[in-house]
Amino acid sequence: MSGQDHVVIFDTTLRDGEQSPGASMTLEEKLQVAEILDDMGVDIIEAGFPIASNGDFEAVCEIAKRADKAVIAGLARAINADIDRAGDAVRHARRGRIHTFVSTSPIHLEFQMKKTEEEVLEIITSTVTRARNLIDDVEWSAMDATRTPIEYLSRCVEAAIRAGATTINLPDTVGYATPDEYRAMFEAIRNTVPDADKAIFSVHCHNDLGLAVANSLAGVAGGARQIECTINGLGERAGNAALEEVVMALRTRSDVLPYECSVDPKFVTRASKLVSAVSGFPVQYNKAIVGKNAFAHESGIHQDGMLKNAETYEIMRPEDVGVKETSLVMGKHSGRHAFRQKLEELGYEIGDNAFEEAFRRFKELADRKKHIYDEDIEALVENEIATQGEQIKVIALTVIAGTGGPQKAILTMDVNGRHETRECSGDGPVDATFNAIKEILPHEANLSLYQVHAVTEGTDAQAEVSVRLEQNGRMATGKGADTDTLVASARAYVSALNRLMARQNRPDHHELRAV
Ligand SMILES: CC(=O)SCCNC(=O)CCNC(=O)[C@H](O)C(C)(C)COP(=O)(O)OP(=O)(O)OC[C@H]1O[C@@H](n2cnc3c(N)ncnc32)[C@H](O)[C@@H]1OP(=O)(O)O
Ligand SMILES: CC(C)C(=O)C(=O)O
Repeated sequence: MSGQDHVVIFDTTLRDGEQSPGASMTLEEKLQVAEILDDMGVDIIEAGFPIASNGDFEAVCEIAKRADKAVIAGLARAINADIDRAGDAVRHARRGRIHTFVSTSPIHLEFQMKKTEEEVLEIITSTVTRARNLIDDVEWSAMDATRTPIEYLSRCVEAAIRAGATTINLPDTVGYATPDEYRAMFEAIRNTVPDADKAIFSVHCHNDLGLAVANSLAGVAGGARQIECTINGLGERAGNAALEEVVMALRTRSDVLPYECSVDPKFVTRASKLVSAVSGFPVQYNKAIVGKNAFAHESGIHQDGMLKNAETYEIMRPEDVGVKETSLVMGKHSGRHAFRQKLEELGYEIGDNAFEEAFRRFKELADRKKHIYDEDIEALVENEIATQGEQIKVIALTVIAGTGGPQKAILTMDVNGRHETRECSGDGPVDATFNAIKEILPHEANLSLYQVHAVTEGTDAQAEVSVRLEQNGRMATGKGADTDTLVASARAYVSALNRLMARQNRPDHHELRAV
């Protein structure tokens, strides 16, 4: 222990998280989630709302039986039957908790509960007492606390503590509070309620305004020492405070947040993937800590910084949250430093001119293609290496294709420094393209192989085309890669032709020359 104040992490993925429309989980799935929560060191797992259904009751019982370390909590309204059912479920745990709640705000009292303030105060006393008669660990929550007048909220908290509540949760049920307000609420309650120090105060924040984590930390600054949160921020409406964000904020900014918690953050990425899989809720790419892009860098300036010192652009180490490594994603914003590093990783050593040309073509490709994979770069560099020093090059190609016919190709090539353009038709766009090459560079070689394969997946994948030409017993194969199959085809053909010419231009062969 660090000597810093301990903040209890209370995970409610299996209760509030499961309340997200469409996120309900099977018993087996809940057991898997509970297992990882227990392994990662979450202090309390709210395993469900036992009165809600037999399935929920069973899940809470089963999780209670299996949990090794965590306290297992079951939720209950301020209704005797709910409390008894929750008590029945959590009694299977090594350490169980009944979490009972009632509304306190004027709007909830008038419309939802249809009760007066005095009636609710009596309900708090009787239900908390009932729960305490079943179990020692009782949490009481004031639903909609942040829209409750502070004087009345104090009376409610006082009643709950007097009846034996050991944890007092003051939720921002509708995600309405700002951090300053939320902190002030805790300070006010803790300063005015007699025996406030007999209970642990807890935050439970919803993310309707995107403030759930900020509010949770503000509540801790106001004296709360339990944070209720969920993996991936799953939860009712816009969700709850995300556990992984809370834990990493405490850890990364311990200079200004002097608290410790017992969660091992190395588990959060695995937990996030599991919860995403079982809930069917994908994690947004830019989600803090566990999003696909949380440790990925695409822009050249950042990649350059990362290569020089990771702390230039990363405040956490990916391995601390169970991510293998930072990824430098190659894309249109990447620069030469990252491109050179990528080539090294892929095992290429190329000269400065070839590097510049490969980098130019990479940028060109990245302008056209959303994702640049290693295979794309390999195809591009292989092509660059293979075509180095070639005398004949494809400069531009326009093809008119489709059902209307005839298919036409307008091709410009550089032939020994001279630009030549021809327009040809053909039996399909590839034929038209090859005919244009033949017009610019008449030759007798036969096409003996034409093969296309996609370098990667997706409709914007690069096509890699192989062309083999044969003339007078000599053979040459050329390759071309491009997101446009016809451009790749022209490049492959021209590359094969260059090679055939090189072979035939040796002293004993004069059949084929650039004219
Ligand atoms: C902020 C939160 O996340 S609170 C938790 C929300 N989670 C859920 O509701 C999920 C599980 N819920 C359920 O399965 C069902 O709502 C049940 C089983 C709990 C109750 O079902 P039903 O008895 O059919 O009631 P229904 O859900 O339609 O209405 C809720 C009732 O509970 C009352 N109620 C709501 N909160 C509380 C409370 N904390 N204490 C006492 N009564 C409450 C409402 O006033 C309403 O009572 P009424 O029937 O007298 O008008
Ligand atoms: C039951 C309580 C804690 C709740 O989920 C809320 O107020 O959001």
